[in-house]
Amino acid sequence: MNELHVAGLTKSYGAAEQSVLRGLDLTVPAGALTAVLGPSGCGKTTMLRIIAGFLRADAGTVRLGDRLLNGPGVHLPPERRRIGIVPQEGALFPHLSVARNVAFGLTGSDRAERRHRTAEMLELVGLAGYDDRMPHELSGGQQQRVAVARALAPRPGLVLLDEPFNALDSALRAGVRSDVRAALRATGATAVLVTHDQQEALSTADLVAVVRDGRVAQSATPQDLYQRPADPWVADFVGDAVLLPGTVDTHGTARTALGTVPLATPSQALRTGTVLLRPEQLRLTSTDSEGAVRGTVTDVCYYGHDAMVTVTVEGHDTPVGIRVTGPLSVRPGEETGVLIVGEAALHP
Ligand SMILES: Nc1ncnc2c1ncn2[C@@H]1O[C@H](COP(=O)(O)OP(=O)(O)OP(=O)(O)O)[C@@H](O)[C@H]1O
Repeated sequence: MNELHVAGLTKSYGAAEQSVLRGLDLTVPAGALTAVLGPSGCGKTTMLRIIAGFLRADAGTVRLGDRLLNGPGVHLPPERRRIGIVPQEGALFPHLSVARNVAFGLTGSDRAERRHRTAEMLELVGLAGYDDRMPHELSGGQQQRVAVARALAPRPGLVLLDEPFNALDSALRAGVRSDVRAALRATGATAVLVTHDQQEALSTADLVAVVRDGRVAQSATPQDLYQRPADPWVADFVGDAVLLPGTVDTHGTARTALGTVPLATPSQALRTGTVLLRPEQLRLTSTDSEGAVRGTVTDVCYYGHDAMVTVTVEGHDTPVGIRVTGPLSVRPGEETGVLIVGEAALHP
């Protein structure tokens, strides 16, 4: 099995002050799908291109299993890395049929073996029988499935997916995403999915590495990342966050503009800090409910499965978002009570 281990990767384009990667460390366990999530320009594609061998790092190492791909004096060419790549928009060879696209990397195997493997891969991505179609006769989602089949066919040690669902409309995206994940699981491939879409990372990957300014700010399971973000920036980047100044009481609670909240990890060292809550930890209630603070509804965004209600409260400059499921009974301009449910994290 092939664990990917990236250590101390640095890269600048031109002058050193244009440093894009600044000592990036990333470990992807064998057989796991890790999403690399970060804002535009944080260095995700640069990292992917170095792992693939298309670009040289200034320093750092890339290992796949027991093979050193990049290191001091070592730069294995892309074709010798055993890495499959799924680019942003499939990039199928337009003049080759679906079957010939999938079989493209199967050099070294005989004709019968190539046919067998191609059929197996097309079946895996739900395109059995599409062998003779040409790429322009496929939908965007089907083209991406062929690109995944092509990447997996030569049994690569690692699959790199570079924002592969970007060009698909949102209705199609969820289906293609879960089929691609199933195909990766079925082959036991170790995979890296680069994305700037938080929902995509959380819902698709086994692990999510959040990149900020050319370094991994946090790498964790989707649930850990959402519930225990390393700092307020990660919290805000991975989902909606309500960040409030808080003062710690002696009994493991913090006082905020939204009331007093128990701390998940009572703080010994911190007397004040930033209290982190998720919008689903806030409840709208009547203004005279026990423990509730008063606020004014300023906006309501209805999404069908839930709604985001924005409320301003006294003593806090920034309006807070409250996720409401079920019937919605408030309108902008109305007074409401706001109650915190559950525990909060405190950050310096
Ligand atoms: N060939 C290049 N020459 C000079 N600068 C580059 C080059 N490629 C990328 N950059 C710069 O490096 C930074 C990181 O780019 P990169 O494409 O790795 O980011 P990214 O996180 O993948 O962004 P996005 O999500 O927008 O694709 C950007 O500021 C970009 O302008």
